[in-house]
Amino acid sequence: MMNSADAGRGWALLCTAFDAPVPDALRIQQDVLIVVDGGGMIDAVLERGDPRRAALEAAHAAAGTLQRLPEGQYLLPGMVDLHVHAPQWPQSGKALDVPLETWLQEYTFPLEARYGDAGFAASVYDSVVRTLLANGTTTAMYFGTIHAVGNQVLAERCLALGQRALVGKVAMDEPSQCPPYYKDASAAESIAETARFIDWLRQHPDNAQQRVLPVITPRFIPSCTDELLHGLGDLAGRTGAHVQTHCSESDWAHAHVLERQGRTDAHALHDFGLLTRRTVVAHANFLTADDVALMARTGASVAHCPLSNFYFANSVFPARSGRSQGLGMGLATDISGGYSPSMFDACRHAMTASLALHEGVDPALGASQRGRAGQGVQARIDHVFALWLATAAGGDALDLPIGRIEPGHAMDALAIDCQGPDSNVQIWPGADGPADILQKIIHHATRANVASTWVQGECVHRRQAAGAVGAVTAV
Ligand SMILES: Nc1nc2[nH]cnc2c(=O)[nH]1
Repeated sequence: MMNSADAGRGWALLCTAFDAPVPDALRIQQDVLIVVDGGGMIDAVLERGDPRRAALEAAHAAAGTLQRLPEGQYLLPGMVDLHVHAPQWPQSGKALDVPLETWLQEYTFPLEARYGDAGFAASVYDSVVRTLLANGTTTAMYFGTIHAVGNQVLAERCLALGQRALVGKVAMDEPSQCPPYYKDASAAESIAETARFIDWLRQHPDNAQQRVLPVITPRFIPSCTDELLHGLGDLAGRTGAHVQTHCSESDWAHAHVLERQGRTDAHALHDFGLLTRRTVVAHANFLTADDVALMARTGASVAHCPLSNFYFANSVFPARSGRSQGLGMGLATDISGGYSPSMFDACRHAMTASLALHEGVDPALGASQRGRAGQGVQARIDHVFALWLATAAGGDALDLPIGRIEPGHAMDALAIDCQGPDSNVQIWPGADGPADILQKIIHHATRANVASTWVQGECVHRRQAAGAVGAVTAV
């Protein structure tokens, strides 16, 4: 338990903090002292009237470990991006004009095949990790590629730059779906390489805190043989490692699995031993009611990818109804099926997608047929639900103590500066109260507003001062 003697270790922060510990409930902790212990965990969040506060504040001030967010800055929990394809970063923002199956074969597999080259991997992975940190993403769940060397580079970049991450060696061996130049040699080899990667990362000398965790990563059922899926399920049981995959994403992917397996993705994954409390399945738009109940029972979660769902998923993930049925979930960018590295953009896309699902979109249909509202079903989510999805829900999905500003959680957080020179967030004194400020942050914040990012109490990103803009010169 904390006492003032702890001021010699750790640090403390004076600030106003926003978080959403549960959906639809905004918590505003105004003018609090956040006490962070030497291990980077939040030890206490003390309000003004708390009798312990004065002594701790004074002790940290005396020790030089007291910080204060400047006027106009607010603390949020760090963003948790539950689904990122790190190797697809070079194609982010292009090649989105074809369906999923064509996009995979024509663009994505040729790009991912290059990550046996450590130099290429280092240049891309350094860029993607830095970009996500600068956008306020403190935890990312990454798909790597099939290559040992590339996956090691990605994990080591996360360790060196301080991002909390989960990194998976992609497993894919089904000859009819994987091109010969980008495919594991065999199911046995793929399972053995996944096991090697888990051991290597868990024992990495720079990973004593286990800030970077290994993930068992069958790409999706269409690209894996049953032998591989069985083997990876066994490995999940033996190692307790996290699992990630794609599930019932599009009409094509959903139908392909139904035809091949004679059961839905979720049931097949469960039968292979791949649906665990530490499983995150991306998309999951076409879950049946039975699938949702199964996932809720196992404690597996969905990575909601609202932007890429518009391109590839033929539908919108019904987050609100999933939540009401006890389905775990979080939010994701799905780079590069989604083009934006910003989880603030993902929040906005999640809200917009929910409006489309709620109201419907086709004006040729009558209001009662157009959307879920016409059937009396609530599908809409707001900015508080979106903040919960992007933070606390992601932490719960990963079974990690992150995503809330409260004791017992890691100090994974970001400072949002509403007064920066390039800010789209505009606060009007006298007109905007704290809840309005948070609403404006969720609707407007960009990378320009992310002043500082902390992971496990350590500052891992500080915004650069705005550089001089090159002047236009006469020629
Ligand atoms: N969005 C998306 N869906 C997939 N299904 C299988 N692989 C992928 C991928 O890389 N991105």
